[in-house]
Amino acid sequence: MSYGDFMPLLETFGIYDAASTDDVLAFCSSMEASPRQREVLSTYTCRVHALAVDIASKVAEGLGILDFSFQDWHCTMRLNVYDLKEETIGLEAAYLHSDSGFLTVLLEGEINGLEVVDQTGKFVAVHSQPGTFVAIIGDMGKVWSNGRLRNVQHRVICTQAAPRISISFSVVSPRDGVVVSPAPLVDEEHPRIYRSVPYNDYREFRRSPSSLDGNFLSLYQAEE
Ligand SMILES: O=C(O)CCC(=O)C(=O)O
Ligand SMILES: [Fe+2]
Repeated sequence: MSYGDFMPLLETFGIYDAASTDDVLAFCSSMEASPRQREVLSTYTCRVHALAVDIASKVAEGLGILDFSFQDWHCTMRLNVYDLKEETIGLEAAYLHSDSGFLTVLLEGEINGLEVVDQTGKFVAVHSQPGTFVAIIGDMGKVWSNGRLRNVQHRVICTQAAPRISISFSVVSPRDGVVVSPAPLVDEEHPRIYRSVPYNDYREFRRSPSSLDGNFLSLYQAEE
């Protein structure tokens, strides 16, 4: 099941292993991409991968974890295509959710609509700026940081009758799929919140409309 199955205004498809050139090229072949399209897509994926990995390690650095590399982490890339019409204005085009991975780097097109939930629980509209990306921490970011980073809930509202496209690139989990907070982030003042999370199992739990908000993390609460 994909988001599109229960979000009727959204069609989403993408590359399962976006850090792998082979997977990117296989995706291009399945889409019957022209040589120029292949070049654009593989260059884009490669550069956004480098950017996302760089942002992730800077985030880690901000938490005092130096020289941590996300280079080999599993990454996914999704193209979101929204079919927005006059009669859908004001509706949720993407339901409120948190992203399941560590960090998402989101390229917004010209059509606004993204809203994030701030610390006080209020929705804040994100106005897309040409030449910029939006970075959003996901559920695995919260697990990895032992709760220091917030998995930011967000949604997309239909604001105008125009096709809307966004591209999300996510740094998801280590290659072995197991996300665990590094030892320096756990101490007496900050007891471990979550035991290690096998990402693929976690992802399975989230495959229903009522489970997208990151609250399923409570299943992985560490023992007292
Ligand atoms: O289309 C957007 O602006 C948001 C997409 C999104 O939340 C996602 O891909 O997880
Ligand atoms: Fe998202």
